[in-house]
Amino acid sequence: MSLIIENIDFKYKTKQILNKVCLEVEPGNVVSIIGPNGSGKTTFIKCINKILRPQNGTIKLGKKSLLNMKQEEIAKNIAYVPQMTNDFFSGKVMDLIIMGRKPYIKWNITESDIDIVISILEKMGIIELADKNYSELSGGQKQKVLIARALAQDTEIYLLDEPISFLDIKNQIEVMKMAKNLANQGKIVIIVVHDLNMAMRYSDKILLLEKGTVISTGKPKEVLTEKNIKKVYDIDVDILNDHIITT
Ligand SMILES: Nc1ncnc2c1ncn2[C@@H]1O[C@H](COP(=O)(O)OP(=O)(O)OP(=O)(O)O)[C@@H](O)[C@H]1O
Repeated sequence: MSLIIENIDFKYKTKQILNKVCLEVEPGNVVSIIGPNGSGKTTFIKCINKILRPQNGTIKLGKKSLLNMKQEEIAKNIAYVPQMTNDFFSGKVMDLIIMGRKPYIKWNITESDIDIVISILEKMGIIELADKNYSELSGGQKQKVLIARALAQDTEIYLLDEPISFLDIKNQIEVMKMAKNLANQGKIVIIVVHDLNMAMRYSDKILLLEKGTVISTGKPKEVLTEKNIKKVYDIDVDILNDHIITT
């Protein structure tokens, strides 16, 4: 199912944050949302998930209006990894990830739910964290656990808000490859990233925001130009063999 977002406006009280933001994503694509701090990336992701309700605009998942869906239906279609903030969960990692299965659990957690979670933890190389307290993990471990919870949700769309910000370089690459892998299975993955080189390398499409307005959207090479980077970030760069080098 394609995701078609048209003319999203969002304001907090009187402060306009997003202005007519549009984005079209086909299944099988990784889209990176980039832009300076405060440009509206998280706000946009939260609108896609209906955590925030835009004042104007439409979001369509296939033929259905996402803004008319109930949260339970949205949770079956969209998994969301929030930007890491303060600890919000004091239980065990296993219990947190099982929560990702919530849209599917009718009465009780089944063996199959537990098997799904264990297999995700094994694939992500974090099975040893299952019995640990979430609040006692490192930032990077927490980030991987939140991604595992999203995978447990088994949805068509994944919204990842800065999923690699606390990860070492090996884990950063693993998460970006995992995003690509999900896309190869026909999913839609939308990622907020600050690392422009990661965005260049792993995205099929990039949306560049500045002050809530789309400056450019398209293939990585079309969006990440020296001119656009200068305009939005006010830095000089050279782009050599698809690598952005600050000068
Ligand atoms: N709850 C809120 N109430 C009022 N203003 C808010 C609220 N949350 C965010 N904002 C404002 O909305 C603007 C966009 O914030 P947002 O978090 O979407 O930006 P961002 O691009 O994700 O930033 P960053 O890269 O720093 O994470 C900022 O000016 C921010 O101060």
